[in-house]
Amino acid sequence: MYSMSRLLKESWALVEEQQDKVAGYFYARMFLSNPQLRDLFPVQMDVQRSRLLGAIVNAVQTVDDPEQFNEYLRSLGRDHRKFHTEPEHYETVGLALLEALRTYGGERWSPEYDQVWRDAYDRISRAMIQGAAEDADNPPFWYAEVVKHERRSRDIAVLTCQPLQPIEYEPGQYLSVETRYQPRLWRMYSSANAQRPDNTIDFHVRAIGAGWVSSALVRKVQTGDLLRLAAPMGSMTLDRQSTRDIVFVAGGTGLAPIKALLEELTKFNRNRWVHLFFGAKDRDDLYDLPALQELASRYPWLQIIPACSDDPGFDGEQGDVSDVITRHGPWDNHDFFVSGSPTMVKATMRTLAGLHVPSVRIKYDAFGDL
Ligand SMILES: NC(=O)C1=CN([C@@H]2O[C@H](COP(=O)(O)OP(=O)(O)OC[C@H]3O[C@@H](n4cnc5c(N)ncnc54)[C@H](O)[C@@H]3O)[C@@H](O)[C@H]2O)C=CC1
Repeated sequence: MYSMSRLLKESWALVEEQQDKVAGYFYARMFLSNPQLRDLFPVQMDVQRSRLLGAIVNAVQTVDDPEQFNEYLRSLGRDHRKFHTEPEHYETVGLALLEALRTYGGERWSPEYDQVWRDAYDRISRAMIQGAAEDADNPPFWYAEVVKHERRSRDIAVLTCQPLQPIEYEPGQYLSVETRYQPRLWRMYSSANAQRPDNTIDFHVRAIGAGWVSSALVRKVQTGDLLRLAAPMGSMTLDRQSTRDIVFVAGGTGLAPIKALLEELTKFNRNRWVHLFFGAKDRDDLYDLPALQELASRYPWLQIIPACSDDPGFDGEQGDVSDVITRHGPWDNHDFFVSGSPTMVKATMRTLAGLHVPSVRIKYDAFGDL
């Protein structure tokens, strides 16, 4: 029997270890056959390369689950509107992708693999084109003016932006952000607030090593600068029907979407107890603690538990936030929201599995590169 998922995985395994080369070849082919496409991409392509592969791997992994596959690709198509992607570009991309896979698949690459990738790409491109078309009432991106820029620690800033037209999103979702310092290089950041009457959006950003967009947002961007924002996405949103108490687990700037969810709760919550574990390396990195404590003083249902993993002098919980949650509880009837680095999210999921928390009660976002 023809199994698309089996053949895709089998053929992907042939090239997986040479992902970088596949991506390099793919872009070279694409730009050669259609040089105008080069202008749609950032000057520096290294970040972009791993993004393409991330998207392919994600699509291939979800092919068994048509609903998730379709949903993911529709949002990817919607998101690609910011790159000025047009339906006719998809054919050029498909041909370049197939040629790259064939080249690196080597002798074991078969006509059957060729066919399955053609079929899969056909489905991928149709879903993406559909997603883009469904979003036609929204602009492909929004301009937003930075109205406030606060340095909160050595390398963390909180920015407030005012979109020139309102952007609708749900608390817990993220948006892509581009600065004029790295044109066409987009990065995802969660909005750190529930929708406000003046439509302003806060972002929590840490400048890290080679994170160009993050560094620019923390160190170069000033009030008055214009950013471009696009495509709110993500499913780490509140279930208003649930009556269970809530545990938020945030690592570093992963606090941003949790803060938005918390603000949303302040609008209607009366009887759900909420614990927020906020982990950071040291006191300096607990960059939003005063604002959280202020919220806790106003809402008796809210308890904040800060924790430092690398600050022995801190007069509070010590250790990784994923471990600190085990010292509290019991957590047998709670909704969980987890946000932080991929390793923090994994560690927390392991802890929660150990505490027998059913996975359906845990929300997190694979806050990845699309
Ligand atoms: N800025 C934003 O809007 C959002 C950011 N994120 C992600 O959140 C992360 C935040 O990173 P940083 O601020 O640099 O945090 P960090 O690396 O300083 O970590 C903060 C805390 O998270 C916990 N942690 C980190 N790694 C862990 C591990 N391997 N095992 C167990 N616990 C661990 C520890 O308690 C640590 O003190 C980034 O990966 C970012 O992509 C996620 C959602 C939104």
